[in-house]
Amino acid sequence: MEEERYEILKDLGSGNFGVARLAKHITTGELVAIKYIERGYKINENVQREIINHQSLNHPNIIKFKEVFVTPTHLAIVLEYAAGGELFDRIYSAGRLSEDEARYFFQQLISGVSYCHSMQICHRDLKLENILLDGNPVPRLKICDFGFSKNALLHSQPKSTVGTPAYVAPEVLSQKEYDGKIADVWSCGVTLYVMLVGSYPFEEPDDPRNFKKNIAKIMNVEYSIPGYVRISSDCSQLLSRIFVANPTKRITVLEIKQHPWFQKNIPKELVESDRKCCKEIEKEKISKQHEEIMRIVREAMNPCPSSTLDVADVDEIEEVE
Ligand SMILES: Nc1ncnc2c1ncn2[C@@H]1O[C@H](COP(=O)(O)OP(=O)(O)OP(=O)(O)O)[C@@H](O)[C@H]1O
Repeated sequence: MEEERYEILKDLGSGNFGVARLAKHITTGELVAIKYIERGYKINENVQREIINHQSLNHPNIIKFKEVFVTPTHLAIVLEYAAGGELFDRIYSAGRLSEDEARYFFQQLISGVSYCHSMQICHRDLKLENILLDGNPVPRLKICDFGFSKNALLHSQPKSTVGTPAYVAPEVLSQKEYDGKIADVWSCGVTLYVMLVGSYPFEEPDDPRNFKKNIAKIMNVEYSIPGYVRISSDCSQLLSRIFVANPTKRITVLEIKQHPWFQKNIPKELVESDRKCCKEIEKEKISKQHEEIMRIVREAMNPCPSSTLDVADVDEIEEVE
């Protein structure tokens, strides 16, 4: 049994689909995060997409996909563990970042996103909650959660309104087909704004839960930088190139990478990893893994006889075995 190779250490939290747990690989001692999703109807197209798209990615700023297996009750997705938690929590507890810190994270975010796009995958749910940090004192950024991702080679052009309201681009709200890569740029802009300002750009400050008003702000690209936040003119110029309603006029990821604000203090390894990762596409290996993953996912779509057990029972099953 695959699960016997891991010792569960603690819960990391729960999401819409299940729980994530910290675990240790028994022979290597490596720490991993395992996401458990109950077998049966919860193993839907999004889960399938998440796994297929995520497994083909290999970049220092993307959480590594390790393996997937089924337990009697759950589908288990094994991922690289990011000990630093969510960037959202860091900003929530420590407040907004300085411009240099925000640039440090933004450079890594764009590096990861640019790599995804080069693999024909758009993320479609980029936000601070889907950005994790590793355990280094100077943390490295790791993009996670590919549940809404689309692969241009496998899937149709995106049309559905997915993502998180505060982060979605105007064209995603329009119910027409849109370019997922360009919509990702908008979400990166919202992420940058939140890092710098500590609040959302398109949110009514006195009425933050008013969905209608917030949507109108997005459609009209109504945002401002509060006076108490000092940012350079290069930085505000970059934001103004990202927050452009017309996706064909919006700055692209490639252009962001050439922008003077982005170029400042750019770490050498970031430029190098960009070059290396794009060379490492082994199509044959990926398609073999793809088939094996589809087999496991199909198996997990069948609820097991004991499917009435809930997630808390995962430990008990392991003990019984
Ligand atoms: N690789 C990881 N390393 C460290 N923590 C992780 C990892 N993956 C997920 N987590 C944490 O585990 C918790 C649950 O994650 P999960 O992805 O299941 O749900 P979510 O992202 O909170 O919600 P949803 O996927 O429903 O939007 C979150 O707090 C998340 O930060």
